Amino acid sequence: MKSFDLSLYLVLDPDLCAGIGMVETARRAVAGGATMVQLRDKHAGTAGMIETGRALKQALDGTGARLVVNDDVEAAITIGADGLHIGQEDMDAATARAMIGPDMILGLSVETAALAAAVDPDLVDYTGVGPVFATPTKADHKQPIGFDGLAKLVAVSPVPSVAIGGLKAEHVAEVFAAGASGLAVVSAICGMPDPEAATRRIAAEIRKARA
Ligand SMILES: Cc1ncc(COP(=O)(O)OP(=O)(O)O)c(N)n1
Ligand SMILES: Cc1nc(C(=O)O)sc1CCOP(=O)(O)O
Ligand SMILES: [Mg+2]
Repeated sequence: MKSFDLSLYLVLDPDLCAGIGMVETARRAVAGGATMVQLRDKHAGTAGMIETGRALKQALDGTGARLVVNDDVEAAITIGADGLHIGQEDMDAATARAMIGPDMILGLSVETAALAAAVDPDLVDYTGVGPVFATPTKADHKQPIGFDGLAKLVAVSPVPSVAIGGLKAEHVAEVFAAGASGLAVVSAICGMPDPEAATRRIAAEIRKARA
């Protein structure tokens, strides 16, 4: 049985984390309550992803937080990551699942209700749903869906969903009200002067939303 908690999902960005770096940002975010950490670096190449991924794995070891690798299946397998996240423009879910095996967590981005409804729960463990809002963090993001769109996609997704795109602590209540199992954030943590405190603020809102 796979066990993972989507509630506070940090997606790393090497530029936004440049001050203290991705590994230290992840360490502080997990201390503040992040439950999942995704290594996302669009320019590192597989060797760079493996190097950073190994350091992240060591930093997260024993914390309970799950390490997910974005896009790069070879890096995910080599590192022994807990999961892989792919989008509609990456490899298809069946190919990814065949490569990573049955035990690794597989996340898939969905931007429309049709894509969400088409997810095969035998292959995919969670959906990344968004963007809720436009965000400068992902230049090529799709049309924002807002909280109404989020609720529609979550409702038809056969697996738990994590909301993404422009989300901050003040959006937590609406994310959970829409039925999502959590929120994935980049700049709300990576770009902050104190990533641990920023994560704690989001975690506190999550506790309130769940109460
Ligand atoms: C949790 C989560 N949700 C969505 C995405 C976006 O994935 P994708 O559409 O493949 O875009 P890139 O991140 O690869 O630019 C994600 N990474 N994580
Ligand atoms: C990595 C990513 N994927 C998105 C999607 O819509 O699929 S939006 C996004 C970036 C989210 O960054 P921030 O929290 O700084 O807005
Ligand atoms: Mg991708």
